[in-house]
Amino acid sequence: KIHEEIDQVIGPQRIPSVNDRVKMPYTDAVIHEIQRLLDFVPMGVPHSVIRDTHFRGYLLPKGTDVFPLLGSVLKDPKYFRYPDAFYPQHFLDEQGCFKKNEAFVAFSSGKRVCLGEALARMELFLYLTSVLQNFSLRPLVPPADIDVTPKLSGFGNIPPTYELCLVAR
Ligand code: HEM
Repeated sequence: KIHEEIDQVIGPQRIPSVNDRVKMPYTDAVIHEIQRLLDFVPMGVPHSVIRDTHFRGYLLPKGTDVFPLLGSVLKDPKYFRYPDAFYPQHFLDEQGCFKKNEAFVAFSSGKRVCLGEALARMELFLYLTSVLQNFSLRPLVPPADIDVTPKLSGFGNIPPTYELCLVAR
């Protein structure tokens, strides 16, 4: 029903499917790069060691809080050629195929990795492609003048808001 209503407003369209992701490596790379630069949870979620733990020559006594600084990994110049720039090629090989990067830890890693990663990735892909297939995005000021520095930075990086027009294609 909602699709019929959308058709009436903006004409028939093809709704993207999750399976399109593998066929759209550039889009996938753009989403990864947005998440990398956004660095949503820079300090990760704190954990504590449940027993005395030796790590790289240090002793972490039982009960020590550990903050996995995901932000430092997402901006690691060993893994990302231009750590502070928006550069989707960080996730593409020479043939334009999607290239995994082990330093992409927006969802953390290991046993306590985000349980909702697959759902979140599917939602991000479907949301972005649906918007872009149906609308042209027009900023109200030149894109270079938009400052994307987080409005708040602490446990989370909160991006600033700005206005833009969505013009039906
Ligand atoms: C872009 C969206 C999301 C991001 C960036 C994100 C990121 C994270 C991060 C960094 C952690 C901490 C992992 C750790 O303890 O090291 C986490 C944990 C978790 N996330 Fe997400 N998350 C997202 C969406 C979701 C969604 C949609 C769900 C559920 C539907 C979800 C469910 C969880 C759960 C249950 C945990 C705790 C896992 C555990 O402690 O074993 N997340 N997430």
